[in-house]
Amino acid sequence: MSAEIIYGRELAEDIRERMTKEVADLRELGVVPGLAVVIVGNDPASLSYVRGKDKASKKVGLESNLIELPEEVSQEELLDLVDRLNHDSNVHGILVQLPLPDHINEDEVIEAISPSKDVDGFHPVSIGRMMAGKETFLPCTPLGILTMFKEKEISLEGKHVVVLGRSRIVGKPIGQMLLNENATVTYCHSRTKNLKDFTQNADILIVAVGKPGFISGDDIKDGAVVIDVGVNRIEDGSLTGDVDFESALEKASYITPVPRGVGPMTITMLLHNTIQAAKQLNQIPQRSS
Ligand SMILES: NC(=O)C1=CN([C@@H]2O[C@H](COP(=O)(O)OP(=O)(O)OC[C@H]3O[C@@H](n4cnc5c(N)ncnc54)[C@H](OP(=O)(O)O)[C@@H]3O)[C@@H](O)[C@H]2O)C=CC1
Ligand SMILES: Nc1nc(=O)c2c([nH]1)NC[C@@H]1CN(c3ccc(C(=O)N[C@@H](CCC(=O)O)C(=O)O)cc3)C=[N+]21
Repeated sequence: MSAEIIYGRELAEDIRERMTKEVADLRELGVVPGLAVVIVGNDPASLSYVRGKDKASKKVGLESNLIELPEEVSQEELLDLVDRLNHDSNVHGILVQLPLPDHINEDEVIEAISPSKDVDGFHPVSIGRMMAGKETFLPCTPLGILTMFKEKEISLEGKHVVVLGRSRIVGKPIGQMLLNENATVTYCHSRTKNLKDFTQNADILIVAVGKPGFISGDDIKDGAVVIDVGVNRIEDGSLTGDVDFESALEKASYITPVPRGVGPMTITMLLHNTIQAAKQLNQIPQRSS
């Protein structure tokens, strides 16, 4: 068997095309959805991601403001900036790129963001609402994965989902969101023993570890759905996921590639959340689609 490849990038392009029209309609009403992306320091990978977000935002007609701060910025300065963005009526979404330098208290910065502008869905209020299954901003990578499942009509109810990784950005929220969809969820992490026993029993395997080739065909069950979240730059300068694509392709029923898989969906969901935030802050009714 050879898996069907889920090209997130193609789905992302379709969704962004619809968004472009929606943003044009909002602009007619005098509402220009605005996103502020804050990056501290000059890590090349992080800079490349935030530039990708900035470019994609502008392409669908959002007003995107990329704020680059030096590595040495103080906690106070960063909190002051967040406060200014919270009060700026042209800004509807605020994203502070993670990780932040060691001298910055990441939790304090995230908690300073107004929940009404929390387009990353990392604020404790957003997380609490997500856990309760209430409407809220959902974290972009998990929301992108969920959107791929819906598009491919991959059913989640009663499925055994195994999540590798428990980060704030990916692992923890995707597990909770799939639990909300009635999946049976197992979390694995660096202290998990006998990892293969879990991965080989997964109907759906979500890999967000950050290690190239961490999972191969031997680790998965025949017909499993494999979602590769990892984005790793290797020596030759190319990008690769956490899954050995060729061997997994032979056993899986569906698989996402890297690049052009989950990554472009993440960015698209950020744009989606920003448009929703702009509508909510301007009391414009939500569309059903
Ligand atoms: N495509 C996209 O849109 C996105 C891609 N990414 C990519 O996803 C990958 C993961 O990033 P992120 O979610 O931020 O995770 P982190 O890098 O913050 O954490 C990695 C997770 O993997 C776990 N882990 C590490 N080693 C092992 C092991 N040997 N066995 C089992 N689990 C292990 C860690 O466990 P422990 O908690 O015990 O340390 C941790 O929970 C990266 O490659 C990143 O670039 C990230 C965000 C979005
Ligand atoms: N507050 C915060 N929110 C985030 O959402 C966040 C973050 N911090 N820190 C870092 C991670 C990483 N992340 C990616 C998003 C898109 C791609 C992406 O689009 N990747 C393309 C390739 C891009 C390229 O070619 O460089 C792809 O996979 O096809 C990758 C990684 C978001 N993150």
